Amino acid sequence: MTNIKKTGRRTMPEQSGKVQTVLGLIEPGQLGRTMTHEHLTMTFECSHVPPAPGDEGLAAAPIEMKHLHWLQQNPYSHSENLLLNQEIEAVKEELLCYRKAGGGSIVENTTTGITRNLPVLRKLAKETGVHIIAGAGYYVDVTHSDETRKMTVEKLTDIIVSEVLHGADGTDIRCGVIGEIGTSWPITESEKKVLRATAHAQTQLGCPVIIHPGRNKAAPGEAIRILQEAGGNISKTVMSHLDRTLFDQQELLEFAKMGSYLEYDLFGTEMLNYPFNLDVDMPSDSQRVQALAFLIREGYEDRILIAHDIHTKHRLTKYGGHGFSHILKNIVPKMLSRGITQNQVDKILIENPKQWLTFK
Ligand SMILES: CCC(=O)NCCS(=O)(=O)O
Repeated sequence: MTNIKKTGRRTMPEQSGKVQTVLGLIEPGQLGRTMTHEHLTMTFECSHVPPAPGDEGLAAAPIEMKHLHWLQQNPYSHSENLLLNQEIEAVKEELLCYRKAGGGSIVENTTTGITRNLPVLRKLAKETGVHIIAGAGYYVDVTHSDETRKMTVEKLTDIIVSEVLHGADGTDIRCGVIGEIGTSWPITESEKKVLRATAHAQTQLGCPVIIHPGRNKAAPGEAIRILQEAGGNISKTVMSHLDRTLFDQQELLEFAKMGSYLEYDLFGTEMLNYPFNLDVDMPSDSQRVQALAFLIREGYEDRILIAHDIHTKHRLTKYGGHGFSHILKNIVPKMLSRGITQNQVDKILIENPKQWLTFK
């Protein structure tokens, strides 16, 4: 049962000062190295991109080594690749490797609309010893049901609060963050309601929030403004996917001044054409590391978070992908070789996630 203490400031949930995993509350110091944006089981059919003319055969073929390069360049055009929920055993093996590589925790960002599966997350946490923090709330508009679209901000707030305090999807498994909350570009009316509900729920709970911005450089700032106007705590909010959204250094610094955490979470993704916005030149991992070094030089080392955002099969090692340990095994040495100190690496992987994930 949820034990709520009243204080002069606000209603304090029992989560206050703790981190909430799918197995219950833990002390923030137990988290260790944390990837703040991953998916362990989900479906991504909502983002299917029709294959280019002539590629229909490849798009329907079983995943094989000889097709891997095509798949890496066209991950959203292969229907089976979008079903990460079929890979529970492979993900379990990956999590065991992640622990061996020094990983402690993973924030699982799957929300309503992309097949969240909390019992599977609980089973994975029990069997691997990795702390898993689940996400409350809703993904982007195209996945909102008619029922969700009709809900008031108050009703949406009640649902999100209940997913954190009591459990989600008819289970007693409680979410430890709100998000990833999905937004498109332009942000739709239904998404604006969910953002306002997110801010109201955060005000009640003092919990961490994480946002998926639309694929436009104005999207992160717009989402933060909506949260701010609804009373959200921006210093406890993460803006995801900056590596495919904000490229100009001055625009990045303007956004950073708004005060959210700045997340580079597509490590391991190297593609020539970003299928959701062909104007975008997707950065390489080396360019991502350069962006981190730039933000550190500009004084933002307390605000940076990183992850891989694995959400398709082809990024698992089972299919020749980089897996959940790529940052720990390959990116950390690269960061160190580019002048980022061990202390700064530890901030990004341990201290910043800890500060963000601890309920106020
Ligand atoms: C559900 C996973 C997700 O939304 N990932 C982000 C993909 S992208 O918008 O950066 O292409």
